[in-house]
Amino acid sequence: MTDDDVLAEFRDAGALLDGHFILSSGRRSAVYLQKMFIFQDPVRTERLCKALAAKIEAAFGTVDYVVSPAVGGIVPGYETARHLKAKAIFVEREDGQFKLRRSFSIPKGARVVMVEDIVTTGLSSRECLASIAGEPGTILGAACLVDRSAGRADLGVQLVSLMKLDVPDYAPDALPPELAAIPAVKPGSRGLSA
Ligand SMILES: O=P(O)(O)OC[C@H]1O[C@H](OP(=O)(O)OP(=O)(O)O)[C@H](O)[C@@H]1O
Ligand SMILES: O=C(O)c1cc(=O)[nH]c(=O)[nH]1
Ligand SMILES: [Mg+2]
Repeated sequence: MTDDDVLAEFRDAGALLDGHFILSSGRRSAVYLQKMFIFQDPVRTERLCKALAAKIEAAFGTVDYVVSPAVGGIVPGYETARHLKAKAIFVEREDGQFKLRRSFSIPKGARVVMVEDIVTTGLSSRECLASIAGEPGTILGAACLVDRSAGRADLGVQLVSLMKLDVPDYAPDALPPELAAIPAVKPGSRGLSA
C-alpha cells in the first residue's frame, strides 16, 4: 500500500477530520486522524493491518507477541497480530501509567513488536515500551499505521510505519490565529478518569 492508498482509506472512512484538536501530547493540530472510524470497519481494518504485518515481518522477521497501548492500539494490535500469527496483548493506564494488567505477561525468549495506531510525538509509544522493558521477552521494534512525525519521532527502537504524514502541530500558547478562533476538542483517552 502506498501513502496515498492509506490516506484514501482514512478519507473514505470519514476519519480525516478538520478542526481544532488537543492531541495526546497536549499539542494542538488542525488535523485529526479519527482511527476509530477505520476500526469500526473490520474489512478496512484488515486491509491496513495486513499490509502493516507484511512490513513488520520484512523488518523484524517472525514475531511472537504484539503489545499495544490502550485504547487506540488495541484493535490494530489484535488485527496485525492475527496476520503475524502472534499473540496480541495490551497495556492500559493505571493511575496514569501504562501497565500490563489482566495477568498478561511476555515469556522469556518471545519476540515482541509494539504496535500503535498513530505516532505523533512518540510519547505514548515510549511509555508503552518502557512499561514492558522489565518483561523477559526481546523487543524487536515498533510499528504504527500512521507516523505523523514523518519519521522524526525517536522511540529508541526502529519504527516501521504504513504511512508517514507531515502535518504541523503547535504548542497551546503558540496557536496560529485561525486555530485559536475554533473551540478545541480532545478526542483521545489520555487523562480521562474512571
Ligand atoms: O505519539 P503521541 O504524541 O503520544 O500521540 C499518539 C497517541 O495519541 C493517541 O492516543 P491517546 O492518548 O489520544 O488515546 P487513545 O489511544 O485512547 O486514542 C494515539 O492512539 C497514540 O497512542
Ligand atoms: O497525537 C494524537 O493524539 C493523535 C493524532 C491523530 O491524528 N489521531 C489520534 O488518534 N491521535
Ligand atoms: Mg493511543
